[in-house]
Amino acid sequence: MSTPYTKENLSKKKVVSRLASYMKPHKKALTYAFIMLCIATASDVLGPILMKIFIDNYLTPRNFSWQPLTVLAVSFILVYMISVVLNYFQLISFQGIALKIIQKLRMDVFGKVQQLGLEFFDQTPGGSIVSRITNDTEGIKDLYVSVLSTFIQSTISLIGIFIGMFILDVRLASFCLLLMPLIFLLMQTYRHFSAKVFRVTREKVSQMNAKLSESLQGMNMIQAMRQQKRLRNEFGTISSQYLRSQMKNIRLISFLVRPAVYSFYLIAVMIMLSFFGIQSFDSVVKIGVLYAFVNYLDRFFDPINSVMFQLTRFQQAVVSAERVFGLLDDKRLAPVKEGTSDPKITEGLVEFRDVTFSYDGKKDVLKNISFEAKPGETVALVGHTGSGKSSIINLLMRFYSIEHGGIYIDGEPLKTFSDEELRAKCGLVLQDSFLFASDVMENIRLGKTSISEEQVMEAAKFVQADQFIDKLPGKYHEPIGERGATFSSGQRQLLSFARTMAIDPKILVLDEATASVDTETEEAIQEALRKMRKGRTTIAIAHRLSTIQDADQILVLHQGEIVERGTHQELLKLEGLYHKMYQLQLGDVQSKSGSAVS
Ligand SMILES: Nc1ncnc2c1ncn2[C@@H]1O[C@H](COP(=O)(O)OP(=O)(O)OP(=O)(O)O)[C@@H](O)[C@H]1O
Repeated sequence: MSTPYTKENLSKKKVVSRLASYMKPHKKALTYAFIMLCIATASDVLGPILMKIFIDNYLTPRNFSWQPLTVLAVSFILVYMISVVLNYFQLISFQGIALKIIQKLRMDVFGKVQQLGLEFFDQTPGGSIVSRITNDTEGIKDLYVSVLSTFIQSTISLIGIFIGMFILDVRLASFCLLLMPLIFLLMQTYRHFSAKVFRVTREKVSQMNAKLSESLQGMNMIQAMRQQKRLRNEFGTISSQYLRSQMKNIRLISFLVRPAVYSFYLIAVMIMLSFFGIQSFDSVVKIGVLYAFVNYLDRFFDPINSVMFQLTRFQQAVVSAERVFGLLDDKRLAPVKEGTSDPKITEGLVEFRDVTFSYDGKKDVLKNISFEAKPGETVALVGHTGSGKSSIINLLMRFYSIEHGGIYIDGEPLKTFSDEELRAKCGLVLQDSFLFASDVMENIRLGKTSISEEQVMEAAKFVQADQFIDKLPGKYHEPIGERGATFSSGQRQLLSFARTMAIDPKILVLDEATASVDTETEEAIQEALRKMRKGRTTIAIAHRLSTIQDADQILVLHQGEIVERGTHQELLKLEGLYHKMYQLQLGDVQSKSGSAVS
């Protein structure tokens, strides 16, 4: 069994380097943005030095010359304008790159989800997948949009500020430099604690989405069973846990980030003032230097504050990225073609040879299943609920891979067929016919351009779906809402029959509907099924034994094993499980018709 992803599978380093690898295609644009950012920041840092020159060199009492002042004013405005314009362009560049990266990431995740096998979907709630594609990628977006540019900008600013400080006064600048290790320590501490909090926060968002999606999907049952209160409570619990973890983060920021950074600021100011105080004993304190230093100190803590705040987002983004990459690395893929041969399905001979299968690697749900369906034959699968009927179909459709035994079509192993060949020649009709939000035509054709409108209509006619389609206001272009909710279950069945017939498969795989429809629709469905089965190998799950009496072979399953096999008459004679089930259903039907009469 493949291991499902866990956050521990990916180290933080790997996550960060993978996030960085997404930037590779944008190297050129990033370089431009980076250069703009550097120049903008340098211009920004130049301001106080210009001011210092003005104060110390030209602001002398009773002496005012216009010329240097004008030069300085123009330089000041010029530098400021360069900084504003370049900051504007670098911001747009970074944001544009970030949005492109996220779009790619989102498409990667969506593409990956489509490659994953049913094993994955059996074990992962839909809402949590939605959460990864939406919330988590959105979380990563912040990383590229603001974190990255802030980190770069802040680093460049800090370097610039230090250069400025060193130009002004080496000793004082060295004092400030000593503060850096302490600030880094503070950042590390914050990162350590916040990572834990963020993981919980993301997990809670995911759980909320999962609960929401479950509630939306099962709304009819929830209302019918009056489960609103229970679900509200469950949602409330997760929501409160989410709130608590958010509060924890706020406390962490309020406690660790603001006061700590402010304390460092005060220490730095005190060092600086003491320094100038001591200096005043020996020499004159230059006001311009003092001004520039105060200005730099203010600016020095700006990038540190922003980095600390961006660290929050960085943590969030890394946690989100762990979850997204975890999904991208998930090994529970849908089985795909193996080998280089490219067999085709021409006859429709289906064989199961000694197949044993387990979903979880522990409990065998199918044991030593062997049977053969000759071309054009109908093999019916019957048995109590949980006996393994659907599992046989799941394997034949290659939704899961098998490790013991083999499945063959026309003598070739199932795993050697390409997906295109398999899906084109094996038509699957499930109990719950899934309709896409589109129109009737597209739901039958499913985007296959090789199927003409005439072929769609023929298919509909073949299964007699045309009778109700013709009565629709838009006919074949009548819109269908999500999941086909506006159609009756019988109509949905007929549409899915038409969809299967449109591809004209060699093999039919049916899970017969149990939903009760009116007698007229029931007859239409049975008639359609009879016609569809003609000339096609059919493997059908039969819930009502009356519908498969003409099957060439009936396999009776019990706890994953075939316990009886034969035709309807042979099995009745055997007086075993099938006979018992038949008698039971017959009794059911008779008592129902009896009570209807009385
Ligand atoms: N996706 C799954 N993951 C794990 N176990 C499963 C899964 N699907 C079915 N099972 C288990 O496999 C066994 C066989 O189930 P299966 O759906 O094949 O029975 P069935 O005969 O089709 O039942 P029904 O008539 O109720 O549809 C059951 O014990 C079931 O719990």
